[in-house]
Amino acid sequence: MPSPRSSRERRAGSSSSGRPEFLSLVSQRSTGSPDSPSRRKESGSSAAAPMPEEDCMKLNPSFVAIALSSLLAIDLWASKRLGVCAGEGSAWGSARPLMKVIEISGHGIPWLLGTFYGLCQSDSSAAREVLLNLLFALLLDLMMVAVVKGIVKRPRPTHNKMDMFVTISVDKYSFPSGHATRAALVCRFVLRHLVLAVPLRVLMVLWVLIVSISRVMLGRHNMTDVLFGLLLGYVLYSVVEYCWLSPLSVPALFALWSH
Ligand SMILES: CC(C)=CCC/C(C)=C/COP(=O)(O)O
Repeated sequence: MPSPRSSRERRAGSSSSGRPEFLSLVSQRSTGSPDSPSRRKESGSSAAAPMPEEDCMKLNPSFVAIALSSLLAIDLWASKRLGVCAGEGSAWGSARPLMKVIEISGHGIPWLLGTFYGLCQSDSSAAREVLLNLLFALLLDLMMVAVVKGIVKRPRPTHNKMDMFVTISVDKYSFPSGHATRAALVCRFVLRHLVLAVPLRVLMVLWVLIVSISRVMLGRHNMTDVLFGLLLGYVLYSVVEYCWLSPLSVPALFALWSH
C-alpha cells in the first residue's frame, strides 16, 4: 500500500520521492527551480556541476520570449501562405506583373524624382514649402528604414525572388518594409497638406493598404515587416511635422529654391 503523502508534500506539488510533479512558474521564480544551481548548492549536493547561466535561460524561457517566438512562427507560416504571387508558378502567379506595378508606385525613386521635379516647377511659396518638406520626409524615411534594416538584419522570406527595381545594399533585409513605411508616411503627409476631394483621399488610404498587402503577396516580406513599416511611417510623419522646415527656420534652403 503506498504510504500517504504528507500535506506539506501535497502543497509543494511533489511526489513521495521528493521529485516535483508540478512546476509552478511563480514558485520557481521566487525560490529558484528545484534543480537550479542555487537549490543544489543549498541542499549540499556537491556531485552535480552547476549549470551555466545560458542553459538555465534555455530551460526557463520567459513568457515574453515564448510569446515572441510563437508570434514569429505564426508570422512566418501565415506570410508564406499569403505569398501567392511570389513566383510565376505560384497560385496567383499571373497577378505578379500587376503586383510589381503596385510595387513601383511605392518605390523611393519615383517619389523622390516626382517631388524634386515638382519643387523645380513650383511657382508658389506654399507649394515650395510643402514639397521641400515632402522631400525631407522621403529622405528621412529612406535613412531610418536603412538604419533599422541594418540593425535588425532580418532576411527576406525564403520564397522571395530578389528581382526588385533598384535596391540598395540593406534591401537584402526585410524588417521593416520600406514600401509600407513610405506609403504610410506619404499618405499622412498628403492627407494633411494637399487639398484633395474625398474620393482621392479614400483612394490614398486604399493605396496604402494595397501596397502593404502586395508586399506579402509578392513574398517580399513577412506580415510583421509590413505592420512595423506602417507604424514607423506613421510615427515618422509626426517627426516631419515636428521638424517642419519653413522659410523662417531654414531661410537659406528656401532661398535656394526661390526663383
Ligand atoms: C534606391 C532607393 C531610392 C530606394 C530603395 C527603395 C526600396 C527598394 C525599398 C525596399 O522596400 P521594401 O523593404 O518594402 O522591399
